[in-house]
Amino acid sequence: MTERVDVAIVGAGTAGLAALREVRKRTDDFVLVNSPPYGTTCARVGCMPSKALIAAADAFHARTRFDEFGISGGDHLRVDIPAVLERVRALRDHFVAGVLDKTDELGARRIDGRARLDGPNRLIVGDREIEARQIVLAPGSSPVVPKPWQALGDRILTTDTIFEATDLPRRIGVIGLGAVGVELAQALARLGLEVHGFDGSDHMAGIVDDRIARSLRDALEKEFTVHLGVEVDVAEADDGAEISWKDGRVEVDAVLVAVGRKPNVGDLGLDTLGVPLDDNGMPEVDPNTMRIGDTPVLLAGDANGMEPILHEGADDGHIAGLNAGGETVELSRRTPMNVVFCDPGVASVGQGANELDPDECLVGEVDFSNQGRARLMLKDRGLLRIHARRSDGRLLGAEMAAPAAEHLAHLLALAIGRELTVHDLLRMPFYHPTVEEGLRSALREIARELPPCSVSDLAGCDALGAEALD
Ligand SMILES: Cc1cc2nc3c(=O)[nH]c(=O)nc-3n(C[C@H](O)[C@H](O)[C@H](O)COP(=O)(O)OP(=O)(O)OC[C@H]3O[C@@H](n4cnc5c(N)ncnc54)[C@H](O)[C@@H]3O)c2cc1C
Ligand SMILES: NC(=O)c1ccc[n+]([C@@H]2O[C@H](COP(=O)([O-])OP(=O)(O)OC[C@H]3O[C@@H](n4cnc5c(N)ncnc54)[C@H](O)[C@@H]3O)[C@@H](O)[C@H]2O)c1
Repeated sequence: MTERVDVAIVGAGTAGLAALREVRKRTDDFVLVNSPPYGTTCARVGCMPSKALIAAADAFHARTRFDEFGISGGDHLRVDIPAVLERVRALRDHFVAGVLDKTDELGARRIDGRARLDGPNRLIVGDREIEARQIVLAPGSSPVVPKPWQALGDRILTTDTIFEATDLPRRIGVIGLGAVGVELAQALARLGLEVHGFDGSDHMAGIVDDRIARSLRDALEKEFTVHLGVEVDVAEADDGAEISWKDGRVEVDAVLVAVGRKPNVGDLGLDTLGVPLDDNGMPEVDPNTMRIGDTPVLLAGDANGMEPILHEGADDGHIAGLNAGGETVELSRRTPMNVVFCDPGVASVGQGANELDPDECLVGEVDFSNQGRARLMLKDRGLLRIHARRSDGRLLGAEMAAPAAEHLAHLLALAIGRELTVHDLLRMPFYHPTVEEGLRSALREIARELPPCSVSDLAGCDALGAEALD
């Protein structure tokens, strides 16, 4: 027998739950279908456990520069990796518990199982058939592990498994140095593991700018071996796994595969919608409504492959929920922003250098190796570059590997979103001594290329030229 509902939501992750919140404001006639586990990728195996591990690793790593501060005894400190991992899981459980209550109280409107489309208004879940006026699909994404490597069984780790480990091996290979790879390779190295990192590309952490990529590489190479632009093979070895590439080989105890995630759409039945699908089986999704073509189906979160990060997934779900709930709403999207939680932090905001016309842009930069506050804190590494429109100084985008990158990125996102100019930002107070003064140096570099502002405008106040004061 076919069950009929107004709205069906597939996936109880961040995007699905954001859609649920909007749908519930508009109708009680809905179901939420989720294939367990519950608890969201972010809380279970993503943002939260990874940042918990990074926090422990950074705390332990601080000892390596104690001597420079005049503190001795750091060499005697030891890390208890099982205890670190236990804390990671305790925090994870806490954050997971915080989302479970959103689905626990749904009663019969919550269906545990794997859903697949059978035409624009129909879902099949096990032996149940559900007809819905609108369907929000938010099934997330999964780590990619190339097929030949899967034969190595437990030697292969992904973010789905690593936080479950009760201990960590001595030697680890990290293949893929994007967001996951860079964050975890550095954390594992800081916890004392021997880490060998590899990426097929020449840039880590998705950085676009060559010089910023170089500055990150210089920093990370001090902590673990980095092989970029290499194609690797992984094979079983006597006592672990062997990673080989054109110029060498290394034996490790385990390999963390971090070569990306793929949308969970393989068995979702998108082919039953009657819309064109690309080579990866993906339909076109309107980012302002989340709707697939003219269908009653909306695709939100990692599953649409657009911006697989948490706040974008939550926004996707919000927009999809509004549209599934009855209204037709087109929302403009927020300023693009990405942060990678390594040290120096990596962040990009607004348009990337690869999207901008260099002839129409002015660039300002600051090298943090000589920035006052960064030096005081022994965070004196990294580079920040800002792009502004040559014609009027409007801020367009920025990229950095820098201390406090996550905070600088938020400030710049506000400025870019509000369409502020370099002079607008230079009107802001800059407290001394802060990392933000580094940002001011980059802004001033651009301001020097713009028509000067009036002498009665503090935006025109120049640097004193004294290192300790700038
Ligand atoms: C290690 C790691 C670190 C990360 N760190 C950050 C970070 O610091 N900041 C950040 O912004 N982002 C981060 N992300 C990305 C972020 O976690 C994801 O973008 C976000 O969690 C995706 O949410 P979602 O709702 O799309 O998917 P999910 O939370 O994965 O939810 C999808 C749900 O759908 C279910 N499902 C799948 N298929 C079906 C089906 N056919 N039928 C029914 N149910 C189905 C799944 O079981 C799951 O419960 C990180 C990701 C990882 C892996
Ligand atoms: N801080 C954050 O916001 C954060 C942190 C972790 C993950 N995430 C999200 O999770 C998603 C997945 O992260 P990810 O790091 O797995 O993917 P990614 O796409 O960010 O990076 C994958 C990396 O693997 C490399 N690669 C691909 N195939 C390879 C191969 N065969 N050999 C060597 N290198 C190879 C790519 O060049 C790339 O650098 C990201 O899109 C990101 O949005 C976000």
